Amino acid sequence: MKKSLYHIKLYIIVPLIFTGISILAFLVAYRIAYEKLLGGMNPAPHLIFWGSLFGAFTFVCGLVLTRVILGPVEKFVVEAESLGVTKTGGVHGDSPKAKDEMARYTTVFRQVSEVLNRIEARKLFPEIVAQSKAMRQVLSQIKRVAPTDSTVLITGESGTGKELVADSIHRHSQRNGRRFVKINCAAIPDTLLESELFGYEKGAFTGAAARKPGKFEQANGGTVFLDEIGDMPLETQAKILRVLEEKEVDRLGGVRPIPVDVRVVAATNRNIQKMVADGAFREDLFFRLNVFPIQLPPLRERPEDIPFLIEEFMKFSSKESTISPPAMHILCAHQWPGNVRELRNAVESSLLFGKEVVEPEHLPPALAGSMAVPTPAGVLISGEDESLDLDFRLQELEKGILVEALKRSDGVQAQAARLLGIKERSLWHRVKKYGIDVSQIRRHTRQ
Ligand SMILES: Nc1ncnc2c1ncn2[C@@H]1O[C@H](COP(=O)(O)OP(=O)(O)OP(=O)(O)O)[C@@H](O)[C@H]1O
Repeated sequence: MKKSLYHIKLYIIVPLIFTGISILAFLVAYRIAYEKLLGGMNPAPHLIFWGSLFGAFTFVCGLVLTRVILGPVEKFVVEAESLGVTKTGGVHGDSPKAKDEMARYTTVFRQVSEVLNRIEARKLFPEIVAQSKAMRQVLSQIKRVAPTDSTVLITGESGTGKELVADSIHRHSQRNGRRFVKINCAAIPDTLLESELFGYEKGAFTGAAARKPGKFEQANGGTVFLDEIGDMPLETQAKILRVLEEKEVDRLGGVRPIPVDVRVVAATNRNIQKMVADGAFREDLFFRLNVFPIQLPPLRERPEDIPFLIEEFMKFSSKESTISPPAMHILCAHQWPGNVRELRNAVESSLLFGKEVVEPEHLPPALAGSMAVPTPAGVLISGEDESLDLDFRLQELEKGILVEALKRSDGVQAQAARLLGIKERSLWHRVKKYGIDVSQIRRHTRQ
């Protein structure tokens, strides 16, 4: 409340001061002109004098006000730049500052809010590595949907983190204190799936020696995570729809429906829209589940997450190990068809084989092919640089990715920016920062 008042004041008070000064100048000028005319004198010299005086006064007022307002802003921007939080090119040299002050402020504010965003995301979601823009968008989707009771449909390739996201939705919801019950629809035979989901009464079928509550009942008050929902048989889909609509389940062999209060989060790595079009998935259930869709990008589309994921997975090791730059380069270059799960396994197995430093030969054989691939990071990370710190390596990696994107787009910056999922201006800043010679890249790619 206090904050919004301050906000209003600043926007009203500054124009009001200038309006007041202008009115004052007008009144004085009118008065002089009137008196001089009555006295038969020429009012022009007086008007010029007072006009100039008030003009100068208004100018000084404007200057003081601008200084008062922009002083702290400038101080903040300079401090942010000197801390290295932002990347505008700094306060010296050929930074874009001299050309475009407002653009510099805008860049700094955007970057600072991005950093704060990352810090907040890390605090809110410590288990999810989300350095890339695409993953940060996923985090804000989780933040938005978690407190509601909406059903969520998470899609994405295998190993992209769908279960992690489902779990996070539950943990950030009001159902947090209750159970998160997971069922993998692909892992259970069709004949058993319904009894697992909805439970059964004693004697419902041969072998049903005692009553058993299903997953929905077990999760009452909490969340049911229907993993691999694309693999669910059509008949079971109809029953899931009924649970969602009626909020009750029918145990196998039961006579009365049992009320349940569950939130459903579903996930699939299949193209569910195509399945709906092919009649392999019920359209009505798809719409009921797809209230809030979350699409997880494959790891190959967010390589900037890779070093951070590696760092995260290395924390689980009991050994104090590091990854050598050439090994890091291979890891960053790999296409990761198995996504984050594959990366996690690769890091874990490399740590088993490597000693203090994980070298390329300690990596799983599946990654060997990546060694021959010219990679963004490979252009710039060489084996001699083993003592370099992570920040430096990450900068090198960023530079490498930029070069690669520019190569793939024949040096056309707009196209490279689109490939990288950043604004053209942002690419321009980075190209400047790293001193990348775009014209040379263009010449090379056209040869
Ligand atoms: N952004 C991430 N940050 C940290 N760990 C992650 C991230 N994404 C995935 N993981 C890890 O990768 C592994 C696979 O994730 P998860 O099981 O959630 O994937 P999935 O998409 O559900 O896979 P599947 O489709 O095969 O069920 C897990 O160990 C998980 O903790």
